[in-house]
Amino acid sequence: MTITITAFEKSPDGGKGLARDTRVRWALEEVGQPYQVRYLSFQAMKEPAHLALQPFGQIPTYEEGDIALFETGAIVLHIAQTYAGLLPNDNTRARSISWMFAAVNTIEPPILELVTAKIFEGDKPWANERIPLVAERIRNRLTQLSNYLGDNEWLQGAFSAGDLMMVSVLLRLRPSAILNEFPNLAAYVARGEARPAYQRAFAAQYAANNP
Ligand SMILES: N[C@@H](CCC(=O)N[C@@H](CSCc1ccc([N+](=O)[O-])cc1)C(=O)NCC(=O)O)C(=O)O
Repeated sequence: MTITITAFEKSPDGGKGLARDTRVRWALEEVGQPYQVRYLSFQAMKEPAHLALQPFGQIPTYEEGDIALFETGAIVLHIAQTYAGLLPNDNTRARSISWMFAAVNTIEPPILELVTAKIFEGDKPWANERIPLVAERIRNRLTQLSNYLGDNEWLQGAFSAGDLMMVSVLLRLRPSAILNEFPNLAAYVARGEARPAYQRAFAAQYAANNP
């Protein structure tokens, strides 16, 4: 059955991996599944045809036969549960899924707050007061994550969808220097980026934005 995902026709970052279709592309590359991409303009994302698929007018989405999904974490979980290669078949499987949720529910929120504070609220009179507070919340979470990861290669034994989501979330910190304050997390992210599946996903998104 053909898999079709949606992505930005023109990503604001020029296709450098920050838009969330990268996470879905990466998961599909890890499990060896070919996929097609429907590229959408910002206008098309807000039209009824796409809103029926993604109620919030965003990308990515995932279609495969009569399956139509939105929400990146749910899409990656579906891929991981449907195709081998992203979740172990032992008693650590459920905990690998916990790490997917930890990535988007515990680590990503303060990171997105920093993005918002800098990009969308940077001109507000209180921005200089707020940004350090948000940065501290990120440091607190990264300290806990760094302590847990220690010298391990991945979070829960072999590489899993939990690592895919966690590395993808930590990559959002790339524009700031915070990640480099945690050498083991910076190395963890670099290991994720070095994976051939990630490289193929990144290259595909970049090529689509830089014809
Ligand atoms: N919770 C949803 C959120 C999806 C989402 O945020 N989609 C964004 C693109 S990925 C977020 C994103 C966008 C751009 C960059 N960038 O650096 O250019 C990085 C990340 C989108 O469609 N935005 C358009 C809109 O909301 O109208 C999910 O995880 O699937």
